[in-house]
Amino acid sequence: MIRVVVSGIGGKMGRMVSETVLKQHDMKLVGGVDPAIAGKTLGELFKIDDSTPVSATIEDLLVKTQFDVLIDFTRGNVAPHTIEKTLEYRRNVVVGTTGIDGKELDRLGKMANELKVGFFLAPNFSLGAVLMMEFAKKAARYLDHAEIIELHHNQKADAPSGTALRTAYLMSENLKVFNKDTVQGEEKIKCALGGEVNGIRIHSVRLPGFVAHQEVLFGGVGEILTIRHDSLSRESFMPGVLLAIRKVQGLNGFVIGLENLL
Ligand SMILES: NC(=O)C1=CN([C@@H]2O[C@H](COP(=O)(O)OP(=O)(O)OC[C@H]3O[C@@H](n4cnc5c(N)ncnc54)[C@H](OP(=O)(O)O)[C@@H]3O)[C@@H](O)[C@H]2O)C=CC1
Ligand SMILES: O=C(O)C1=N[C@H](C(=O)O)C[C@H](O)C1
Repeated sequence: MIRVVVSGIGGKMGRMVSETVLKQHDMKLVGGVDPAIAGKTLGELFKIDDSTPVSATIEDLLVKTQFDVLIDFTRGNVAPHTIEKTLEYRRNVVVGTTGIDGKELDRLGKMANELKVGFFLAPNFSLGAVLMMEFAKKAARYLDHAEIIELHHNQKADAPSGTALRTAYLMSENLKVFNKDTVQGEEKIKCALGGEVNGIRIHSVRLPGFVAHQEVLFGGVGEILTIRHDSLSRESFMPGVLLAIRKVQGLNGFVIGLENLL
C-alpha cells in the first residue's frame, strides 16, 4: 500500500488528486497540508470516515505522519520549501506545481540525487499535452519560425504556463534560436508581441471558461503547422499523477517530464 499525502489539499488539483487516490486499491490517503483549511479533517473534506486533520505546515505533517509519497500542487513560491523538507526526511516527492524558480529546481534536483530519494516533476501530467510537446520538439527540427499561445482559467497564479516554458525548452533542444529573421514591428502596446524564450514568442490568455489549452504555431513558406492540445477537465491530469505516484519510489533521484516515465 502506498501511503500518500497531498500539499495544497484544499486547492483545485489537490482535492481532485486526493479523491482519485482514495479510489485506488494500492494507495491510501494519510494526510495533507494547506494552511487556510488546517484542522479540518480528511473526513470532512472527502465525506469519508477519517478524523486525520489537515496540517498547517509541512513541518507539522512530517513529524505527525508516516507516508511514502508527497504530492505537491501549490504555488511556485511555496513548493521549494515543501520539497526540501520532504527530501530531508528521505520521502519521495511528486510535483505538479509550476512557476518554480529554475535555480531552485536545479538545487533541489541535486539534493534528491545526492540523497538518492525519488523526486519527480511534470509541468503537465496529461498524456495529450506530453505528446503535443514531443510533436513540437520534432517539428522544431524542420521549421524555425514558431510562437506559442497558451490559454488558461483566470485563477492561474503564473504566466506563462509551465507547459509553455517546457515546450519552448524542448523545442530549443532541436534548434537554438527561432524567428531569427523576423522583422518585428513597433509594439504600440507593451508586450503585444508576447514574451520570448530563445526567440519563441509566448502569449498567455487568462479567461473564465478555459481549463488548460495550448497551440504551438510553426510558420513556413506558404504554410502554417498548428499543434493544439486541450485539457477540457482536470481529470486529464489524473492518470499521469497516478503513474508518477506508483513509479517515484523507484527513481533514486530527480526526473522531470512525464515522457520519462512512460
Ligand atoms: N503539472 C500539471 O499537470 C498541473 C499543474 N498545475 C499547477 O499546480 C499548481 C496548483 O494549481 P491549482 O490547484 O489550480 O491551484 P489552487 O490555487 O486551486 O491550489 C493551490 C492550493 O495550495 C494552497 N497553499 C498555499 N500555500 C500553501 C502552503 N504553504 N502549503 C500547502 N498548501 C498551500 C492554496 O491555499 P490558498 O488558496 O489558501 O492560498 C490552495 O489551496 C499550480 O502551480 C498549477 O500551475 C495545475 C494543473 C495541472
Ligand atoms: O494552472 C493550471 O491550471 C495548469 N498548470 C500547468 C501549467 O502551468 O502548465 C499545467 C496545465 O497547463 C494546467
